[in-house]
Amino acid sequence: MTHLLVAGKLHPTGVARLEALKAEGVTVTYIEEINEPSYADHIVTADALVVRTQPLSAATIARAEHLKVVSRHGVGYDAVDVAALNARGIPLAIVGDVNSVSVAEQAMMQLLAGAKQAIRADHAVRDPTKWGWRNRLEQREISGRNLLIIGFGRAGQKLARMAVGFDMEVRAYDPYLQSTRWPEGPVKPIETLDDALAWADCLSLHVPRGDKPLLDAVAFSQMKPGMIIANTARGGVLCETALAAALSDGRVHAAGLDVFDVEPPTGGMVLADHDNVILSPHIAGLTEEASERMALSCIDNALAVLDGTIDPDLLVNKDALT
Ligand SMILES: NC(=O)C1=CN([C@@H]2O[C@H](COP(=O)(O)OP(=O)(O)OC[C@H]3O[C@@H](n4cnc5c(N)ncnc54)[C@H](O)[C@@H]3O)[C@@H](O)[C@H]2O)C=CC1
Ligand SMILES: O=C(O)C(=O)COP(=O)(O)O
Repeated sequence: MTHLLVAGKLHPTGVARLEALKAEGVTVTYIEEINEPSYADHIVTADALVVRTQPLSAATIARAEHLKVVSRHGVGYDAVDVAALNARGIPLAIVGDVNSVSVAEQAMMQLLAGAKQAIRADHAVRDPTKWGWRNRLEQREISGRNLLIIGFGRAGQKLARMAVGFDMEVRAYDPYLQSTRWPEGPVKPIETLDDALAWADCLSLHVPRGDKPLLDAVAFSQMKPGMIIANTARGGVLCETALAAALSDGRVHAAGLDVFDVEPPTGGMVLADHDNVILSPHIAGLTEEASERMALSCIDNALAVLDGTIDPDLLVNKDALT
């Protein structure tokens, strides 16, 4: 009998799907509040594992003797030890294009909040002594400004369409997107990150997390003064310390961050004191609509790998299937 282990909270529609699977004879273990040790016991007998963004280490994978598929509730998989899965020939599935609209909307909100100084404006009403800030907020229009999208995949392309609608000038930096797959439309590529940073008034990050920050102290020094930054990608994509310094010296006018180097961020988070930064707890992809789609998709993908009907484009490590 198939054992499906779901490690992390799902939308109620996904939970209902799990109940239906149980009725069909699938053994389902659903662990809502997850930390790695608590599910490690169940993983020993699991055939399929659904994970949120918690780490999935080589040590845990080694205990999963029967594991035939890992299915991500989401698209980023930096927390999964893919090399350990590859060594065992275990496919890793992602949900594909089901949360990118939500992410792009969150990025658009961050850019607008930065331009309009939303947090300071909010403070200026909640604290009556600050009402006079209304004449000093340095808020701006985004219309006509240059928006650089770093990473022109699902979310980056959705944001581009929204930003064009706001009359922004949009260009994208994505050296890994083949020119034959570059989408038709007004958004042209910028070949180097140096040129891109010198051109942009605003930027939004939509890349996977790499080994080191793409936006480090050098990158911040290449930006025009007054930059607005949106990050819904992953915390490690930008250096938080360098961002804090750039906010203090005015090179960066405002920022929006949904993701952090360490999650949850520690009490001493360097950005906590900046009221020109809008923060959210890694929720860009967690709207009601996207949560429902992700819950169904990650369950479907796990089962589709087991019965051999998975769309190969949803596999991070296609070779694992062969
Ligand atoms: N905050 C949240 O709730 C969510 C965060 N994410 C994050 O956003 C990232 C992007 O998501 P999608 O657009 O769906 O992924 P995607 O895979 O469709 O697009 C990523 C793009 O980044 C490009 N890229 C990779 N490395 C790059 C680099 N060093 N410089 C420039 N471009 C680079 C790739 O060629 C690709 O076109 C995910 O990897 C994930 O980490 C995704 C969904 C929800
Ligand atoms: O899609 C992603 O990469 C996300 O960050 C969302 O993942 P989660 O819903 O937390 O498993």
